[in-house]
Amino acid sequence: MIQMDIVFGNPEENRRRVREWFEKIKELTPKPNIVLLPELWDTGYDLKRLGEIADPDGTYAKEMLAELAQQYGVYLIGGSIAEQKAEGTYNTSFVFTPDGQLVHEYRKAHLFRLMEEEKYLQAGQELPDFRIGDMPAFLQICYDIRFPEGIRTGALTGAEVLFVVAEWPNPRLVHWRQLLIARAIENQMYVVACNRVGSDINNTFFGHSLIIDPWGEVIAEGGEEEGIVTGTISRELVADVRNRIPIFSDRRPHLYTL
Ligand SMILES: NC(=O)CCC(=O)C(=O)O
Repeated sequence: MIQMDIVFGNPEENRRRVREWFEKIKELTPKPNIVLLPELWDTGYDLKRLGEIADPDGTYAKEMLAELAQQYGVYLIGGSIAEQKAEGTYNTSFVFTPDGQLVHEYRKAHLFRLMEEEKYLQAGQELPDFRIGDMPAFLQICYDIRFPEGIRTGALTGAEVLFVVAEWPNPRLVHWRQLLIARAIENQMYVVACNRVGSDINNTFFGHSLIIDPWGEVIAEGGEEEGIVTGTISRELVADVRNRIPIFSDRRPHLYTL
């Protein structure tokens, strides 16, 4: 995970920085095969200027991220960007395979009022559904993790890993950690969550990107500075935890209202 700072409202500079971070990824051993970026890494939360700076149909981001995925031979969960569509702007995440194919697009479904998203952004209408190799995966953008129903939907359709891309600010570090750990335990899935660091005119961001295993153990955690956070995930552990405590076959859906 690239736990980077983001320059407020300056997509060109942020694209340059993302390319620079990929140069650093080249130096890692073992070489990573999945890379994540944070939420709105191109514009930050400069929502008032989206009319000027949002990416038309995500064209710049898609071209650049496809090229990086291919050049570095990685699955790329491309954080999210401000995507300008005819009907408005979305907070959109693109997922690429190591040969540079765009395999999934997810638009943030839950808009976060504390950061005025509902004033400037459109809400996405679909939940994600994709695979990383043969591993079924799910993806959420920041505030989405407060809605366990969405993530449970992903788990019930088979997801074994939840990727999260975020700009989650102070003072809610406790919420960030506990929500992510809970999502991992209750769905017996890996959670791989990339948060930005630095600050903008309204907020400071604490990083603490996390990799949590399906038993709820934190296996990697970033600090509050820029950096790369790495860890290893394995489908075997998901299967093992799901066999040990078979919550999916013990569910009683007829008792639930949601
Ligand atoms: N960018 C976001 O969606 C932030 C969500 C957040 O901070 C929260 O507390 O929820």
